[in-house]
Amino acid sequence: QAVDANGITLYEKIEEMERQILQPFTLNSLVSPCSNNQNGPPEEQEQTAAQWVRILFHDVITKNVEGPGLGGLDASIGFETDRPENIGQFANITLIQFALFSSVFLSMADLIALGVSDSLATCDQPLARRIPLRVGRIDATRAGPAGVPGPADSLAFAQTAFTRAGFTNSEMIQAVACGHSLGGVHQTNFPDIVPESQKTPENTEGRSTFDSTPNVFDNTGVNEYISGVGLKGGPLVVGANETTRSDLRIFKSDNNVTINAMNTPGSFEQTCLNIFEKMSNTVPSGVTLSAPIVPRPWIMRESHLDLTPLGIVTFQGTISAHGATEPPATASYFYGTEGGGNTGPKTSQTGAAIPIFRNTQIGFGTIKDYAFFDTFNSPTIQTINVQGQYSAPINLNIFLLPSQTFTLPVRDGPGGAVLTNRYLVRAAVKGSLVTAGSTVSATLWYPTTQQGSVVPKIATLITTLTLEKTVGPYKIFKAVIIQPGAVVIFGGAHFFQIKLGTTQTSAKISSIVFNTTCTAPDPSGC
Ligand code: HEM
Repeated sequence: QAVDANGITLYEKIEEMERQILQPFTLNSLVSPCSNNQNGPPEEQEQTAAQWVRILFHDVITKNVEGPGLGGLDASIGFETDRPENIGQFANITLIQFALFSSVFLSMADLIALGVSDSLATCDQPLARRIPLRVGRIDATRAGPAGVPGPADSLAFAQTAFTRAGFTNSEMIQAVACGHSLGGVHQTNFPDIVPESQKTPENTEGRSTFDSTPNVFDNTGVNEYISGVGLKGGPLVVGANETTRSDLRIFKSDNNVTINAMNTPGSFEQTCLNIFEKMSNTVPSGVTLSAPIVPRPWIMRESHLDLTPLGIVTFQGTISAHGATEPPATASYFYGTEGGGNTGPKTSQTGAAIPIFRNTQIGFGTIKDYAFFDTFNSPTIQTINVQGQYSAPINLNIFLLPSQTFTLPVRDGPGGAVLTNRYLVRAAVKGSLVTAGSTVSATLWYPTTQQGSVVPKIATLITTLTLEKTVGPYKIFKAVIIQPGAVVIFGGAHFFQIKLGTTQTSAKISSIVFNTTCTAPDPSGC
């Protein structure tokens, strides 16, 4: 299967995205409920969900400006936040919020697409419909060209930008009407559009909303515009300054035909899901996107092999299920062995449902997580198979040892700030595979800072491990690994993979499951 520059397949990205979507305490918790301001007090009237939708437009709309196929949803917005066309706190704040969830599997551009999908789900209650989400977007490493249309730009300017980016006039109208169902214009950003008098102690940035229901993704704004009721389309339609009535110019550019067709809850919702899906999939040429992700009813949330001090192999983790009807009390699974056999049926621990108030917000019914823990007696286990529906490989030839691998940050004095990440990594390799000339190495994927953007870039460090000891049928290798450069505070997960030459590769394991309790003064003593 094709891999990206970091060696990651689309399948791995899909699986990681499924884990993200089905984890209501990660990204989607920041936009739940739709009105939430994750970054400040409610009276600021900043709306995280609206910011996440707006960033999609600002990143995508400059596609093809620099040349055919260049630009689109590629997170280049991170390098472009100081441009007047990107005014407002939305861009950097959003990217920092997403960075925590980024990793070698999830690019920032994929997270922007996920953010729109999550925002629409929590703003579209009780249906919580989602944009079909694809993964595989590649982040830009430099700024793209300017060209985001602003409220004072002419209709022709906006039309040129949308046409060049691949959108018809009708799609431009849809995109604007859909985006402007949420949030509003802030006086602090656009003092020419919103009067100072809009600021009150309950609205300190003087937000003037586009419609009467800024916290609901619905056709209220379209209806208010068409019927001339309520906010009548908001500040970009009826604002005092004619020059900045860009929504009005856009909506009536086809004599209101497109906007009229969006004036039922159903037509609005479907039109908007379609247009946001198209925007999310507007990517630079050369990017291969996955098929739309439909989270499988059963997946593995996390799993890892390990070795006890006596050399017994263990395998543990969390299975996750979801469904409109409640998933069963326990999960059934078995381990497949070489030649097509298996080691017999297994039952997980009792599953725990993720609290319902979050579940319903994101539209996956009941989500349940089931812990499991097994010791392996068969050396020929090759797969885990869950509920006859999900299967994942297990490689007993080579694996990282989380219980004997330590996260040992280098600090600025005792208890001080973390200067850099340091690990003592141990891995087990089946002794029969190791020869005198064997090289065992660890690949670490870690976030680094990039000049000019808050978006972390994933870097790779490869370290050779040395033989430490033999435990049962395994040879144990170890190395102290120090991440080069400064720690990225809003950086996301670190992943490790162990390799024996080019013949055997372990599963990729997040440092989250490593041991943190070593008190030895020197890492090699852990
Ligand atoms: C010519 C096209 C467009 C113009 C001139 C325009 C202009 C604006 C302006 C001036 C604001 C106020 C920002 C602030 O004060 O914080 C805004 C907000 C917003 N725009 Fe647009 N916009 C356009 C198209 C779009 C599109 C296509 C989308 C769809 C993704 C979109 C989504 C949003 C959202 C969600 C907000 C609310 C942000 C918030 O409340 O923080 N806009 N837009």
